[in-house]
Amino acid sequence: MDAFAVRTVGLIKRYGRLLALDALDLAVPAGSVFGFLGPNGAGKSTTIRLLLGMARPTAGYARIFGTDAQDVRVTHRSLAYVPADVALWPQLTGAETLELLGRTGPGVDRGYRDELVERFALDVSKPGRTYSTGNRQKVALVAAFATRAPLLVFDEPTSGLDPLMEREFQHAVAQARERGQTVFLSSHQLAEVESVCDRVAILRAGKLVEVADVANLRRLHRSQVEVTFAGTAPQLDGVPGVEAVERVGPTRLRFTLTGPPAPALRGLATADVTALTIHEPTLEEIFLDYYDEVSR
Ligand SMILES: Nc1ncnc2c1ncn2[C@@H]1O[C@H](COP(=O)(O)OP(=O)(O)OP(=O)(O)O)[C@@H](O)[C@H]1O
Repeated sequence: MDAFAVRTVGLIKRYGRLLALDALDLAVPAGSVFGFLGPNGAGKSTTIRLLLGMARPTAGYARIFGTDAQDVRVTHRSLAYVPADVALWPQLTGAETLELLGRTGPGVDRGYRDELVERFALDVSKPGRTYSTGNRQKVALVAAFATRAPLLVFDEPTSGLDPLMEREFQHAVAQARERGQTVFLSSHQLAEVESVCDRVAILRAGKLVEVADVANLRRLHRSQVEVTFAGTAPQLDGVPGVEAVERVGPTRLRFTLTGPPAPALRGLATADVTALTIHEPTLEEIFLDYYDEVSR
C-alpha cells in the first residue's frame, strides 16, 4: 500500500472564473492524524470533494493510497467519510441507518460500534427525522469510526457537538490512530486540531500557506517572554530572534522570541534574572498571524 494515504499534486479546481484551489500539493502519511485548517471559502470542502471523487479536478490529481481519487470504486473501499451537514434517511432508525451504512462501507467492527453508540450517548431506536443536527452527526461519526477503513475523512465533524461529545470524538480519533488508521480532519476548531493532530496544513484562498508538525509550528513562531531582574537590565540589543524589547517596569521587560532560545538565554545571563515566563503561542495566535501576513 502507498505510504501516503492522501497525495495531491498540482491540484487545481476552477468554478468558472473562480480559482477555488490553486495547485495544491499535499502528502498525508499513512497512519497520521492530519489537520486541514482554513477560513470560510479557503477551499477545504472543495479539496475533500476532490479526494472523494465527487468533483473532477481542473488540473493535477489526487490519490488515495496510490489510487486516483476519481477511481471511486477502489478508493471508497479504503475510506469512510463524514460530511459537514449529515443527512439521514428520515424513515430509518439510528440502528437501521448504522446497519445500512455498515453494509455499504469497507466493513464494520460491530463490537466497537456498540461501544461508540454508548459513548456518544446515541439513542439508536429513533427514526432519522427526529434527530437533531448533532445527533445526525453522531450517527455518521459512529458509522465512520466503526469501520476498518484505513482512511477516515472528516469535514468539520464536531460543529454540532457539545463539549462532552467533542471529547469523545477526540478519544475516538486517538483510538483510530492507535489502530493505524489515517485521519484527515478539516476543522475550524483550533483547539481540536491542536489536541489530536500530528500535522497541520493551513489553507487560504485555495493556496497552502503552511504544512508543519503541530509542535514545530509552535516553535517556529513568536513566543512572548517576560523577564524580571535585579540591578542592571539584561543586554538584548542585536540578539538573534529577539524583537520588540519593551520595558514594562523598573525591573521588568518583555520581548518576542522567534527560533531557538539559546542566544536570548545568553543575553539574559548578562543580568541577575529573578523570574522568567515564556508564553508559547496557541495555534489560534499562529493562525491569526498567518492571516495577517497574507492579507497585509
Ligand atoms: N459548486 C461551486 N460552484 C461555484 N463556486 C463554488 C462551488 N463550490 C465552492 N465554490 C467556491 O469555491 C471556494 C472554496 O469553497 P469551499 O467550500 O471549498 O471552502 P471551505 O474552505 O470548505 O469553506 P467553509 O469553511 O466555509 O466550508 C469558495 O469561494 C466557494 O464559494
